[in-house]
Amino acid sequence: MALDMAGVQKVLAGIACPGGGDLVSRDLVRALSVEGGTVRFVIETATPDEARALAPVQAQAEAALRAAGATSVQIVMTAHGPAPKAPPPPSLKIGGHPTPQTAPGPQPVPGVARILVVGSGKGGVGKSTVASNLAVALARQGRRVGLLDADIYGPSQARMMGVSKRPASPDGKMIEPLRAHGVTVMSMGLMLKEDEAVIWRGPMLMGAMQQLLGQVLWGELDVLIIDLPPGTGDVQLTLGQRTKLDGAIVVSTPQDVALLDARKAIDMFHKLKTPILGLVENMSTYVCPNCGHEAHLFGHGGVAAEAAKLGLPFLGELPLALEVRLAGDAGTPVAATAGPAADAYARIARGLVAQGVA
Ligand SMILES: Nc1ncnc2c1ncn2[C@@H]1O[C@H](COP(=O)(O)OP(=O)(O)OP(=O)(O)O)[C@@H](O)[C@H]1O
Repeated sequence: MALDMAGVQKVLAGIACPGGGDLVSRDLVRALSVEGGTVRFVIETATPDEARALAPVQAQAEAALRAAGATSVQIVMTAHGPAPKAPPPPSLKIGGHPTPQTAPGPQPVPGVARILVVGSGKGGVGKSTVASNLAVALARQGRRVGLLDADIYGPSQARMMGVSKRPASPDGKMIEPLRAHGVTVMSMGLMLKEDEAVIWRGPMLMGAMQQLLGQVLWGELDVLIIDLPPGTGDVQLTLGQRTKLDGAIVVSTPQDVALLDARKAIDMFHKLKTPILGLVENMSTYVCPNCGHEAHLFGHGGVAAEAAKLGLPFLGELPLALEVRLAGDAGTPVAATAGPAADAYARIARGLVAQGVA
């Protein structure tokens, strides 16, 4: 009989931990999922020392689950207490992360030359659209590009890049990302069931981000583009504190209300000491496909003016166009095609390559 949730809990309750109790009675298991023969969960420990002490338990749990019928077992160990000799955490007053800082400073991802994040203050301004199209435009210019959807609460990159296959993990530890339009793609959306709501606490978010960065076989990349969730929350803080980010691109529409929120995102990147590469104006100009009339539904030029005011580079403007939305919905970003929107993305990508940041 296939292993179900109750069966897995029973197996885990039989795994004794050093210091007494078992994995279940010690309440160490998080984010448990059982799907087909695949079992995934996080062992959440309080300190790095406890994580080290529990390493044999992780191996025992894996062996016991396989013996009980699991075909694949993916266990991630996370530790959230202070590391023994870690430097004091930077004092960040934004967001309100629920756990103490544990990492010994921002770390690079092996094999990845640069990490760029695409953020926005406000939702729905086209941040994911810009991230996927920029990734494709850079790949078309010969760069080795990865795209990580860190919008854990509303992942959309799988749809925009046209991938739906669940990533494989032949050894049960490392995850093989997918490839689309010349880009290596990974999204939490590919690891979750469709329509599954994600309600995670801060530590679990950290575990998920660690897994997406550290357990994905990204290979050698010139640039990894990370699509952040909108706003200034846990994911942004976790990433900024733990991962060496080489630059941030802030997307906004020209409206005042979007710009107001973009300022908050910019302020957050300043506090995280992430260099801001510049601002992009999305949904800028609309050209009527019938008569060629130009309209500016959300205004025009507001982002360039804001960039100038803040002393930040303006990277370019992107048209509001039906084909951008249709291409994204259909899984082939408009940057993979030919036309004015693809040209606009190619221009921004060329600028980033010329600056040596992508
Ligand atoms: N320049 C554009 N022209 C036309 N449609 C666009 C453009 N940019 C984005 N869209 C569309 O607007 C919608 C929202 O875009 P997107 O998901 O990229 O925004 P987001 O800022 O990432 O949103 P979220 O806050 O949900 O993460 C999508 O349907 C997308 O196809």
